Amino acid sequence: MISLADAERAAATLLEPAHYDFFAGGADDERTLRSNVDAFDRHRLLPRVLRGVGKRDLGVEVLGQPLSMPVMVAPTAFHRLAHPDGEVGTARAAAASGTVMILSMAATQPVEQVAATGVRLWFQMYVQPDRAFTERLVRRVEAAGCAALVVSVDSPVFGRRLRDLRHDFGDLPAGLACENMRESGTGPPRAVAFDAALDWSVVGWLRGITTLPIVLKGILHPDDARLAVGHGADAVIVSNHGGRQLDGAVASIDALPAVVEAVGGRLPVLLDGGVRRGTDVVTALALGAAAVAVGRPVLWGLTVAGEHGVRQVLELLRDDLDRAMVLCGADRVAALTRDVVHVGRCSW
Ligand SMILES: Cc1cc2nc3c(=O)[nH]c(=O)nc-3n(C[C@H](O)[C@H](O)[C@H](O)COP(=O)(O)O)c2cc1C
Ligand SMILES: O=C(O)C(=O)c1ccccc1
Repeated sequence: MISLADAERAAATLLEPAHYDFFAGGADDERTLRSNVDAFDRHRLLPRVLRGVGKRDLGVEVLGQPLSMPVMVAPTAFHRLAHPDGEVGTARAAAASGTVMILSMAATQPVEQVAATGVRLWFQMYVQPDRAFTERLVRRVEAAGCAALVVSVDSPVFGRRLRDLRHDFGDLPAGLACENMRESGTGPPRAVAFDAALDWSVVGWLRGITTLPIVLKGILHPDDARLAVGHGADAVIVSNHGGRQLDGAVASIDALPAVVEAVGGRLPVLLDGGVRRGTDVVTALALGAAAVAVGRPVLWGLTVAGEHGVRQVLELLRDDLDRAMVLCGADRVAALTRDVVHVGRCSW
């Protein structure tokens, strides 16, 4: 495995087709899924030379937490479908790599077990129509030591994923469940619900029940970025859910500059979707992201070799990012400025 593409190819041979397609697929015609990667390919870098970059520091701080590199683990459902190590394996790898894991509400292991690995954990949730349940879940993830709540706001309904329909993939196989949707250790799990009635008041509601930082995941429009600031969010994640929700939504990297401008430095802007190379990370950081997150590549690493495979994926990205930075003449993340990114014709 010498690139993330290798990891995906290997995973494709190991997984049942229905499970591979669940991980790999997007909504409808998968235009946005493809765009996320293609849009990075439309960006080119204008490297600086002779910058004395003999020593590099890839570290960043996000929401007061130091990361060894600006690459986090995006929340993805059902890690035990990929490998028996499950979310605990992913967490151990993220911890060893010195980065944050965002744990999905649809995780197949309990948040307490994942937190026990010592990883720095943020918890992703879909605010449930049953607000009393949502509040109990917030208490639970606080008690487990999660450092932020990541609220996905791009899913008023579930996207229509043709690959899953063709495989008739809906439920987890026997023995696997969304462990954080249980009310007690032995009780049946609730189904993850999506709530199209959610509006901006949900941010104030959450603020009223928790002191954890609130991160809004799934912001693409600059006006929504301004609203996020106005409603007291602590960070936003520019994301189209890996092309799994609104097909036709803009690629994440194309949405980033306007969001960064709208936010105007008032809170950190993160990005996920289509990050596969160190140069993609460089592009996102240069356009103003504080860090990026990766979804599918982590699942491919987990499939191939459990915890060790995720570690390999994260270290491949770190090595790739270090090389991209040094070749761009940047010795630290702050040295990556807008002018190193070139889109379309050279205009200066
Ligand atoms: C299999 C899969 C499951 C996902 N599950 C969740 C989820 O439970 N909650 C969530 O907010 N986002 C979920 N996402 C979206 C990711 O957090 C992220 O936005 C996306 O995967 C990033 O794109 P990438 O896979 O190209 O890196 C999921 C994505 C995939 C591929
Ligand atoms: O969010 C997703 O993309 C996703 O696949 C999912 C699956 C099950 C429950 C919640 C989300």
